[in-house]
Amino acid sequence: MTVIVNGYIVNEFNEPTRLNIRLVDGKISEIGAEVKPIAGEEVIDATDLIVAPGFIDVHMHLREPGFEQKETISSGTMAAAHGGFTTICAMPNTNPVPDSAARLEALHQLISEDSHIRVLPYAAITKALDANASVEQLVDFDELVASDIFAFSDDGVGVQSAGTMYQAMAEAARVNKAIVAHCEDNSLILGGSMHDGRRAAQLGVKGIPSVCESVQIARDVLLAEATGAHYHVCHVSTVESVRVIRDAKAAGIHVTCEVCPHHLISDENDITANTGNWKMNPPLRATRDRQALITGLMDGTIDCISTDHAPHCEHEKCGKMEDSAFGIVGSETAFAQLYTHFVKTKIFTLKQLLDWMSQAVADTFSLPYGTLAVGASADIVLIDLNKQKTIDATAFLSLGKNTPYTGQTCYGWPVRTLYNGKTVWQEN
Ligand SMILES: NC(=O)N[C@@H](CC(=O)O)C(=O)O
Ligand SMILES: [Zn+2]
Ligand SMILES: [Zn+2]
Repeated sequence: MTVIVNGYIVNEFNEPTRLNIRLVDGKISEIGAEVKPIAGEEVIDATDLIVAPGFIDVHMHLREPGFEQKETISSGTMAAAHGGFTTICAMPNTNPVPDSAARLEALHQLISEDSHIRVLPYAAITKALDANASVEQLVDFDELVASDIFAFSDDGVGVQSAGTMYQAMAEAARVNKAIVAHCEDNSLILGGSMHDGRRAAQLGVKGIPSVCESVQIARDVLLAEATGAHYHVCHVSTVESVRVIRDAKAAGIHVTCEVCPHHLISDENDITANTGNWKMNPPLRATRDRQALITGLMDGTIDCISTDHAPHCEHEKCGKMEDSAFGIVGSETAFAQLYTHFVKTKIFTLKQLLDWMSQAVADTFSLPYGTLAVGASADIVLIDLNKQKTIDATAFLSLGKNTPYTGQTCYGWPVRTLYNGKTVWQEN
């Protein structure tokens, strides 16, 4: 048994309330000011700390199997725990791709051996993540849904054919799982490495227009309407995408979406130079796009926050954007960056930010996590809102050091993460 004492829980009115929490057998058993330590019990002193539900990240790249030089299940889940996450969903762009029951079984085995927190794997939509897949190349939805998967995604590539996506959504609706879509029309990438805007013009880098993302979302919300599928959009980045999703929600279509920290805190104007660590997909877009993402989150068009933690090796990110891989790491800095940019500045409340990283994620996908309710899994993060630290990629637990944010000073750092009632990471 463990009891967490003297910490502050942020209630529904955004008021920090001092409450103690008892954890028994990996679950929250009691919560309240009257809960007092019992002789022999482990006592965690959370004086001056916020006690919050462990964060949930529905968009993380663990890279194993196949790309263990970039990240492993062990290193990636330690990085997530360092960032306060206790549940993460692993994207399927690995080698092999999890596109059959046998591969899912092998993946679950690796996860059970190596992960430090809860890992819910995605299954692919198309065999071998083939952007140009025909209907015949869709995975076997019945077989995979029996393999304990989180949802279906081809993250890394967009499903190019409307017919293939239509059939995929019909199948996903039938087996009652979400389609989680990376939206990118390959005929609109135009060889670009960053957003097609003023900064790309200044740097002389080819641009990816916003319609590359938004036209596919517009197509897909209509397919979701036609099939009744739960359609979730990955890493929304443009003002038009937000508008299409807002309209689709108003029309009663079951569409949800996520936004990543980097698209909320940065835009093309923050790109200091043509260097690989500023390259990610979708790219940092214009200021008006970033503002639309903030508005969309606040008005409920955007449901939750995910990191799209995408580790790469140094040699894949050290050149110019044109020569580098897409993607940046994010698990270890997400909360502190968002807290510093949006809560300290009073744009978001602390309660909103915590929710968008836990309860709202759980609600979007009907997961039983992300709450401090009695009976819930004891997944908890302790956060020191006053702790000030400068981002230093060399201190990351992730094997990926590819962040453009080294040197930024942030407040609000997780100091201890408990998963199933056990401490999995602690600031020393
Ligand atoms: N976001 C990225 O820029 N890269 C991701 C793929 C993806 O999320 O689309 C990756 O796997 O590296
Ligand atoms: Zn993606
Ligand atoms: Zn991704």
